Amino acid sequence: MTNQSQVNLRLMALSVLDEIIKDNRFSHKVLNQVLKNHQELKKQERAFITRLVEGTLENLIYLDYVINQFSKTKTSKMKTTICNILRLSVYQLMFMESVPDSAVCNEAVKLAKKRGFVKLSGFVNGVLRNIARSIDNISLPSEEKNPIEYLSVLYSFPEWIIKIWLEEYEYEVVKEICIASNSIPETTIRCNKTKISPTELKERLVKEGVNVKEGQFLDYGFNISNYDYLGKLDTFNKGYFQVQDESSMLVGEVADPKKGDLVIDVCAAPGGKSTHIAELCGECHVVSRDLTYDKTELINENVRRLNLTNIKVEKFDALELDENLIGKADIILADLPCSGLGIIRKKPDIKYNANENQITSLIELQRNILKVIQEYLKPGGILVFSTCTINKRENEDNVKWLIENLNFEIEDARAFLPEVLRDERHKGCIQILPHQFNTDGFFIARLRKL
Ligand SMILES: C[S@@+](CC[C@H](N)C(=O)[O-])C[C@H]1O[C@@H](n2cnc3c(N)ncnc32)[C@H](O)[C@@H]1O
Repeated sequence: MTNQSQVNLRLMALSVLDEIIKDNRFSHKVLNQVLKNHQELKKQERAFITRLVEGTLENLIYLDYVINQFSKTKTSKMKTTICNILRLSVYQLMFMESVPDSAVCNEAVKLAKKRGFVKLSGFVNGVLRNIARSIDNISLPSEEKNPIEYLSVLYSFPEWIIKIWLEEYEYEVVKEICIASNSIPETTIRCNKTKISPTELKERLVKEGVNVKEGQFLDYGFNISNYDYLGKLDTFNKGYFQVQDESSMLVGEVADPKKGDLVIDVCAAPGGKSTHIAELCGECHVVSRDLTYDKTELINENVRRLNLTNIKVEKFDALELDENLIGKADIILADLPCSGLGIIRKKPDIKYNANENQITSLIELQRNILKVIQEYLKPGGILVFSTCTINKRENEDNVKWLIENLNFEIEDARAFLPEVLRDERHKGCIQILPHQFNTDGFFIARLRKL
């Protein structure tokens, strides 16, 4: 990378960060859009911007804690752009060993000037050089006296999340969840077995220069790396695979669709689970729904690319009762909107945007959706309830509520899954935590309508 391009890459990273923080936008959306708009960037440059933005976001509370030890003006009182220049730079000082300290400070000064803060460039320089000099003596809250604050700062999780996890999991487990949630996720893909066998897909990917690792649960799941972007891969464009976390693929296994089944996926975008079900059983029929046109278009794109003919995509609000479907479904997938606390490694902004009140409203929404959609099941039909979160209130408590209020009984989801997942703790449900298998944190329950 030339000097000029280094400044430009940092400038891009700064603009992305400003947009995410100032405008409260989802990081992956802003980042993907910028990378899409800059096709001229090399693979290494894309990786640099991505790491800089995601790493800074992952460590925001920690970075602010460090900056506040060295700056008289606290981060909460700084102009957002100046604060973000410091955050990006301290992230490089502390986490990116390949970048020399002097380069970090010089580039930060240039960034401040480029963004019109000539007068504040000296301040930026002073704070950063101070931090660089003292990097080995940075203090943290006391783990013994203040474990919640300690975990919150060290791993950059708001204290309320640490508290709810500590109510459910042991201290060391919470630590592991935090570490896993800050790790860099690999891309996991599901082989579209209606078009190609897993072995052949692997061979073709390798020929395209992609690194491929076997998944841990299913013979058609792989982790891939060393590719530029998916749209450049022939195997992707031909519909030979779909990006999907392996934990989420387990939903299809637990649903276990059979010939002739009508499966309704009520919250389906972007269609990971709907398309998986359609692939698992070519002779079942899938109705795949989501709330808005934009969302259903995402499903349609995947259905077209994967070349599936047994899915009907519809824009439909799951809170509304569809009289035409009452008593018709063999299987309902309820992969409901949730707090997403299991997928923070993929969407780090979740930890700053979620709050406890939102969880209460989400539970209300989840139950309102469940009340409506259970009407679509035939007697004896199956409801697969799943979330990508790891808190009991949205998971086990909802299952208990379904059993007590809507006439369901639990079936053992573990019976459909590999041995390694047969955990005794969750009464037949599956709760995967992010540190256990290097997957998303995920919850799955299989219930039968009585
Ligand atoms: C967890 S995501 C679904 C992911 C999807 N099942 C997959 O595997 O790709 C939840 C989805 O619920 C949708 N949603 C939220 N409220 C809804 C509603 N009232 N009706 C239908 N869909 C809704 C959101 O738009 C979002 O796409």
